[in-house]
Amino acid sequence: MNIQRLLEKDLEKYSHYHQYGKVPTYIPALAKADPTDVGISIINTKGNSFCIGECQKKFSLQSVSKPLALILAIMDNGKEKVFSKVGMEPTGDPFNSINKLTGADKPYNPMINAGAIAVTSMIKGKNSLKKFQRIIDLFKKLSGNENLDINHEVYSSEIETGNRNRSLAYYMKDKDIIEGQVEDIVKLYFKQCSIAVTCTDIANMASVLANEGVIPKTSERVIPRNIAQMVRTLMATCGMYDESGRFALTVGLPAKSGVGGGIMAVVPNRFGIGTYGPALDEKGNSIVGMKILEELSKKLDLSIY
Ligand SMILES: NC(=O)CC[C@H](N)C(=O)O
Repeated sequence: MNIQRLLEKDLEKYSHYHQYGKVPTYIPALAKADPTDVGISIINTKGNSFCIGECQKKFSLQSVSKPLALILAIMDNGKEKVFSKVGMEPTGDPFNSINKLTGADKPYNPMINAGAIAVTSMIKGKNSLKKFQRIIDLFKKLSGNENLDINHEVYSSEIETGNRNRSLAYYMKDKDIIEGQVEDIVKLYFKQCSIAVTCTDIANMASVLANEGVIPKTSERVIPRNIAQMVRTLMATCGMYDESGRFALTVGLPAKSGVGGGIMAVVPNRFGIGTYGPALDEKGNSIVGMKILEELSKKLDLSIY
């Protein structure tokens, strides 16, 4: 099947789905996004790319950064240490929920906010600046985009309004799940969430996970194979928060969404897919992105199950 033609058709047929969702307002800078924007980008594991719609439009990574930071934390600390501080089970709760955290000895998984903050706290570096440099360097490598940078307006907006995240972090500090200064850790987490990308950047990142940790275009290994597999697995079970089960049934791919409107989806040994559509459903997932992934999965027979 001609992928470019398929993307054109899907864009035409499903971009109006934005009307069933809303741009988020709890991070005020994100409310400025145009809900009608749609972009889709696909990169195959040979490095060929296809894209349609708003492929140049930048948006913040938000939670799409969670599996990427997890890669670095596992490379830095090993999986035993990381999973002694964060679990590997889905919560069935919203991404910023505090409920399950207080009844457990660690956050349920690295794809929800509490777990992601714990993961970010484990990234190595002499100080916060060095840690952030290591994070963005990995993201640049995975995306093949040397120019990635943070969106300062989104970053400031998160600093101003991120009190739920602070409360998750203070609770984890009290329980010795995280070490170091809470404010430094949440700021580092806000920074990684504020990195501006296009759907092509996230398709490139996904293509490395699809290609077992090797960049398709350069054949450079960036992620050990077993870590790529672990991260894909957690994306499949927890990446769409309390919608991961429905997404597994309708799309059947490891994926990670973010409230900036992005979804990064991985088709093992075939494609990396990035979608952009800032109107979100009530779970915080891009409504157009999910619909388009569902259609692509059906037509190209992509489900891993
Ligand atoms: N689901 C998301 O993308 C959430 C990320 C956002 N930075 C937050 O902490 O609330």
